[in-house]
Parts: sequence; structure tokens; C-alpha cells
Amino acid sequence: MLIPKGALVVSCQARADNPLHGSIHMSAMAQAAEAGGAKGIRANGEADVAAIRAVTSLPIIGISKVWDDRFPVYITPGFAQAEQIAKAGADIIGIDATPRPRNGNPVERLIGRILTELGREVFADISTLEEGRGAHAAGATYVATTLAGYTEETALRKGPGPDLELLSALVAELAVPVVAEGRFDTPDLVAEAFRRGAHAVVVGTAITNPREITRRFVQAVNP
Ligand SMILES: CC(=O)N[C@H](C=O)[C@@H](O)[C@H](O)[C@H](O)COP(=O)(O)O
Repeated sequence: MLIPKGALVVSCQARADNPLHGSIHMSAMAQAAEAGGAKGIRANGEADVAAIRAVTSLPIIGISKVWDDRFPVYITPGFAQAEQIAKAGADIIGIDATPRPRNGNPVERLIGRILTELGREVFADISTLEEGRGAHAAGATYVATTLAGYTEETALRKGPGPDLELLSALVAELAVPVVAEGRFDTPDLVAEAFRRGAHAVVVGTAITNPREITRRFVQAVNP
């Protein structure tokens, strides 16, 4: 298992509408995160993963986001994307592990193929306990709360903070490392995730998105 217990993993992602979009910025973010003590990096897309691989030997959770109006799944929907990200240098492939329709193999098969054909660990993004059980049964290396609040089924549960109840339920039931991800946006929430038994915590926006960080400050003074 490449992500050590107790690790803070920093997600370095910036979409095209973000002024920090681009591999130069994301690889600098990854270096800053490593210097600050991160023990892993999460990154999106071939270019960013390759650029980050060139500057660090930390484990990289690589994902490939592909939006397709016909399907709800956009985080590494198929084997082709997984293979591309593995070739770019990802040690671990992050996938949407919900059973929702996708443009590619069913999720159980996708997990199996990543493990056997690519020889990479699988980081399963899920939104419910049931999905966590499915990902575990299919052999995922890690199960993460990444999609909590972001699927139709869980949209109503989405609050400003993370889904701590889901985290606790997964930890109580699954014999697989459970990773806390999604709206863990303060050091206190990261500490709480570890108290609840998280194997690792992934933080994105609160560390690597200055636009959103600025918005929080502005809203605090000018709500
Ligand atoms: C739902 C979805 O697509 N989540 C994405 C997954 O890669 C990212 O946009 C998040 O930034 C990441 O999960 C980290 O979470 P947060 O930025 O809340 O710390």
C-alpha cells in the first residue's frame, strides 16, 4: 500500500477556467505540498500527472476527468483513461467507483483490470456506504468519500462541511483503508477524520485553489 497511514494527501487540480490551470502551476503546487509535509499528491490529466511525476517521488493518485453528457461518471470512467494516467506516471488510479452508468467497463471489471493489467493500486471514489461495500468487494485498494454530496443520491446530504457520518460508517464496516476526501477544508476537520479512523485525508480546494480561498475570506468580511 503506497499511501502511508496518517498521510495528508494534497489534491493539485485546476480546471481550464482557473487562472492556475496548467502543468507548470500544478507541479509547483505539488512541490510546495511536499515541502509542507504532504505524503501523496492527487492530480488530474496526463499532462499534470507527468509534470508532477517529474518533480516528486511521492505516490501520485492520478485521475482523468472526462465529461460526457450521456453519462454521470466523469472521474476516470474507462480503462483507456486509466491506462493513459498510469503511463503518465501515476502509482495509484483514482476512479469513480459508483455503479452509475459509464462510458466503459462496469466498475468491478474496471477495478480488476487496473489491478491486473496495469499493476496499479485503485483509489475508489464513492458517495455511499453501499458503494463503498461494492468497491471493497471488487478489490479496490482504498475507498474514499470523495463523491459524498456530489451524486444524485447524496445531493441532499451535502452540507458546507464533509460527510463525517459516511466516513465513520465506512471505517466501522470495511476492512480496507478508508480515505477522507471532499470538503475537509480546515486542519481541525483533518484531525477529526483521523480521530474517526481515516487511513489518510485528501485536501484540495483549501490548499491549492487561491481563488476559492480568497472567496472565503471575502465572504467572511462581506457576506
Ligand atoms: C467531486 C469531485 O469531482 N471532486 C474532485 C475530485 O478529484 C475534486 O474537484 C476535489 O477538489 C477533490 O476531491 C478534493 O476535495 P476538496 O477540494 O473539497 O478538498
